[in-house]
Amino acid sequence: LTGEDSTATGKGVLGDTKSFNTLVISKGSYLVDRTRGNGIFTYDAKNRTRIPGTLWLDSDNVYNAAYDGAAVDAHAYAGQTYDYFQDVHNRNSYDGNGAELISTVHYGRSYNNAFWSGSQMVYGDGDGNTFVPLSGALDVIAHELTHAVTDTTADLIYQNESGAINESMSDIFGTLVEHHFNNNPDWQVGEDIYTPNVAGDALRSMEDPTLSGDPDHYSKRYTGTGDNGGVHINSGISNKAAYLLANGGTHYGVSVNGIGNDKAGEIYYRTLTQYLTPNSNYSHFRVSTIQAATDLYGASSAEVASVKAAFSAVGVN
Ligand SMILES: CCC(=O)Oc1c(C)cccc1C(=O)O
Ligand SMILES: [Zn+2]
Repeated sequence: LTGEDSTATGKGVLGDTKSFNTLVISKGSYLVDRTRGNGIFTYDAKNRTRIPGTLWLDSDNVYNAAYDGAAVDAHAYAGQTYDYFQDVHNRNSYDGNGAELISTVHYGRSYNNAFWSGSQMVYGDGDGNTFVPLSGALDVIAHELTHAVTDTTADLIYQNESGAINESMSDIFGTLVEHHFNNNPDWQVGEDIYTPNVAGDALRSMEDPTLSGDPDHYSKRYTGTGDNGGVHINSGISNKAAYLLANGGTHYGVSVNGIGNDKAGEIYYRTLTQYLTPNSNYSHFRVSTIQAATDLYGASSAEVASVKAAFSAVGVN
């Protein structure tokens, strides 16, 4: 690719204007950001299901059309998520080695999903009722990119308890990235792109997983075979613990002193990248998180005490 690095502005899925990096050539500009790692590249699937599809080319370097919104957000939010891992955790892209960030938008028809394919991010447009285009939420994009971080570190097997921890790590860092950029931060997941006609709901709640029918205590874990053994269900147990660790609270009679987002993020990042392994279960997750907190803050620290209390509060002892 030869061209000139530039910036453009455009409207995202929710109509908000933002700027991002592009590559200008004679006939327009590509959604290519060469300022981060080995580059961020955003593609158009044109509502088919071949990925990555066509590298996004805009003829006038203005990205305000309705069709452009999903691409604007996928590109800009991938850049923000890159910046979070680089600036906060000194990790250069998801593999620590500047790996290209590839995103495809307009995947399929009315496709109510987003996923990490194993090598790239993929976003559907939603059906307009359950979801609007799924790249429209920063916590969703950071969730997907965290799957890539997990796959290149702990590589947690995507089923049963290791899969629930995999999912929770994506919800945790999705939320921490949303707070880092102060993007209407909360402890819900996907709220900005979920059910546009229903106010106040979310795909999942970390603050209260039972709002989306998910367990907030290990004794209530799902033991069936659906959802790969409940990876998006039993993630609620860890999500609740993370909410308590950062914010504090009393849950089933156990009190947790909150330690804040930044320290919680340091502890979960070290746990994910240094201690968890493909087969880690919730018991190993507790031990690993205590060890990570001990490394960072000391065995008799308030942070270690809060980690122990947070896991105990959700029944992981
Ligand atoms: C918060 C993002 C999220 O959960 O994306 C998914 C959706 C919307 C459907 C199926 C799987 C996923 C996923 O990435 O786990
Ligand atoms: Zn996920």
